[in-house]
Formats: sequence, C-alpha cells, structure tokens
Amino acid sequence: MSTAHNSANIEDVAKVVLMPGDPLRAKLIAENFLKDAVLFNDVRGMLGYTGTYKGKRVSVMGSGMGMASMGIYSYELFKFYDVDAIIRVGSTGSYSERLPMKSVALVKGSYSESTYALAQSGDTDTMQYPDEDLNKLIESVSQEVSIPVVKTNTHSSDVFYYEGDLEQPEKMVEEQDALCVEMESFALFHNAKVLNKKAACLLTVSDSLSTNEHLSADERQTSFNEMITLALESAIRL
Ligand SMILES: O=P(O)(O)O[C@H]1O[C@H](CO)[C@@H](O)[C@H]1O
Ligand SMILES: O=c1cc[nH]c(=O)[nH]1
Repeated sequence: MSTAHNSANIEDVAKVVLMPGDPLRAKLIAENFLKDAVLFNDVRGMLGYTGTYKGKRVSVMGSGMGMASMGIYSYELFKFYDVDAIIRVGSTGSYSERLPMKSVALVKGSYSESTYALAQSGDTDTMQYPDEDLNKLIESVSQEVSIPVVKTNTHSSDVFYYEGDLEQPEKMVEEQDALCVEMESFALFHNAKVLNKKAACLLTVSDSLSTNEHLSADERQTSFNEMITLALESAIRL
C-alpha cells in the first residue's frame, strides 16, 4: 500500500514516528541516533526512515513546513500507516525571555488563527492540544534523563515573514500563554484528535524574537540533540 505522498508499505513504518519539519533533519536523526535505519520514503524528498533505538523500532520522517504539509503527512501516517503516536521535534522562535535560547519547550497547547481545523472537519477550536498521557510521559522522562523542558503553549502560525501588528509577540504571551512560535503543531494535534491518535510536540529555541538572537548551524545541531534524545527516550517507553 502507498499514498500519493508516501511510497512506504504499512509494515515499513513503526508505531511511533518523530517528525521534524526538515526532511534532512530526519536523515540526520536516522544516521546519528537509529541503528539499521532503512529509508521508506523519498517521494517529493520527504525522507522517512525506520530503525531501532535501544532495541525498539522507531520511525522518523519530515513533515515539511506549515499546516498544509504537516496536515497531509501526519494524516496519512495515522490513517493509512496505523501509526499510534507522532512526536514533532521542531525549531521555534521565542517570544519571551522566560523561554531562553537553546531551551526545550514541551507544548501543552497550540493556539492558531489558522483555518486548518475548521477546513479539515468544521472544528472551530483555536487551541488544539497534545495527548495528555504522552505529555506526562515526556515530562517524567525529561526528569529521568536530566533534559529539562519548559511547559508552554505555542503560537502555531501560518506565517513566517510577518508584517502585521508589531506587538503580536507580547499579545501571544499575555493572551494565549504562548511563549513561542512555530508552524505545524496545531495541524498535528488536530489530526490526532479527529483520528483518535496521540501527538506531542517538543521545540528547541533557535531564534529569539525578544532578544534578536539566532543559533549558528553548529549550535543548532548540539541543542537539537537534547530534544531528539528526549523524544526517542520517550518513544521507547510508549
Ligand atoms: O524546524 P521545523 O520543524 O521546520 O520548525 C520551524 O521551522 C520552520 C520555519 O523555519 C517551520 O517549519 C517552523 O515550524
Ligand atoms: O516558526 C519559527 C521557527 C523558528 N524560528 C522562528 O522565528 N519561527
């Protein structure tokens, strides 16, 4: 079985999938963290691999950028590949010094102005949520492996280059308790909800919109490693 966007057979994909936005980050994760990783998809360059981590089968696949792309890939993984859980591992821009550079955020709610949920199923909720039990697991693993997380809502935006209200970051912090911005978790959480599956989202702060700092390529690599370790250590306990 395959779809228009994924050439894998159902048995090629593990029950738990890590999803970075960037397909090349999926490749790096497969090469550096998984044993015996095998490529299961390269349609449109959206690389997906399955291997083992500490003996347990885990997959990793890019989601692409934005709700529409995450919407397609996560829907297909849940619905047609019988995936139980997806953990997004993304980069984020911080709106507040309460979420410093390189810190890891565990998303407890995803606020969006996006029409994704409305268009997908008529869902008018502007806040979509991760799986509560999966988040609790990640939180407890974070203590066990000493990789701290900041629990926060995120702003899940359709827009990267923004020319609107300059006070948007402050408003997101005050009105939505969203300390950061990224572009996919709202669609992922919505799909998990309508398909009765599990989803979570870990984000590493790569940019600060409050202090105007940005991670270098090397720093990104090192700090993403902590988030990926936490996601994998959680995945094998599911
Ligand atoms: O690092 P990833 O997972 O791609 O996530 C963030 O980076 C991209 C923007 O540069 C968007 O996809 C945003 O959500
Ligand atoms: O969506 C994103 C992701 C990383 N950094 C940003 O500024 N925005």
